[in-house]
Amino acid sequence: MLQTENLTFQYKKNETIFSFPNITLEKQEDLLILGKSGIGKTTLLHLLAGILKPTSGKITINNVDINKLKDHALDAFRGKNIGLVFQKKHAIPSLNVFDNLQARLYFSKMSINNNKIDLLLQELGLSHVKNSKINSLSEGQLQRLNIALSVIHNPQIILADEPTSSLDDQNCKIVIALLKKQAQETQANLIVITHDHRVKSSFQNSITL
Ligand SMILES: Nc1ncnc2c1ncn2[C@@H]1O[C@H](COP(=O)(O)OP(=O)(O)OP(=O)(O)O)[C@@H](O)[C@H]1O
Repeated sequence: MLQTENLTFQYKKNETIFSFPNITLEKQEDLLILGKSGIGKTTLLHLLAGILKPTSGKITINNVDINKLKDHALDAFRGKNIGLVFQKKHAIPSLNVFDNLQARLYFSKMSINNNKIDLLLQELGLSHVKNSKINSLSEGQLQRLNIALSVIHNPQIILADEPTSSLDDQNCKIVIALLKKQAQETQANLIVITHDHRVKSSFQNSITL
């Protein structure tokens, strides 16, 4: 469960103060965040992930006030409970696809389950590149690997920033279906930022900033 109250954020003094609507998501509820470019959608996602600290207001995830956690505890909380699907690359370039997923489980202090990794790679159409190095993957394959890396540890909150932006129609469907399936299986909240019209019909709840 996720709740925000009176959240504001300012990057620097004398710059824009972003003020966000309150969000309450019960277990397994999903949310689409819409709004024009520059309005603060990614900023909100970074606040929810604990990457940025709010200027004022409160974020509660599974009854934990995340901004009361010390840095180390927040890192551990994020590693265990949050899956981030961001546009920047997540993967470790010196490892192949499969080993990246093993490393992700290791860093989340989860038991390494090779069958789960294989199943996820299969669902995302990445089985044939499981032994490939990261720099040999296409943009679309990298995007799907980012998603695999974000959900392999069964996070309670999945935060996705434009997860389908570089995907063709078929892979767009696969990715949204996979994110929703993952969220359903683990009763997680799925929060997605998108400009992609193909995605909107898959979500019941949305807010426009
Ligand atoms: N690290 C930063 N320091 C200062 N300003 C920033 C920083 N990151 C973002 N901003 C500014 O904050 C505003 C909101 O950025 P944000 O990325 O949250 O918008 P967005 O709604 O996600 O936009 P888009 O849809 O284009 O990705 C922008 O004007 C941006 O330039």
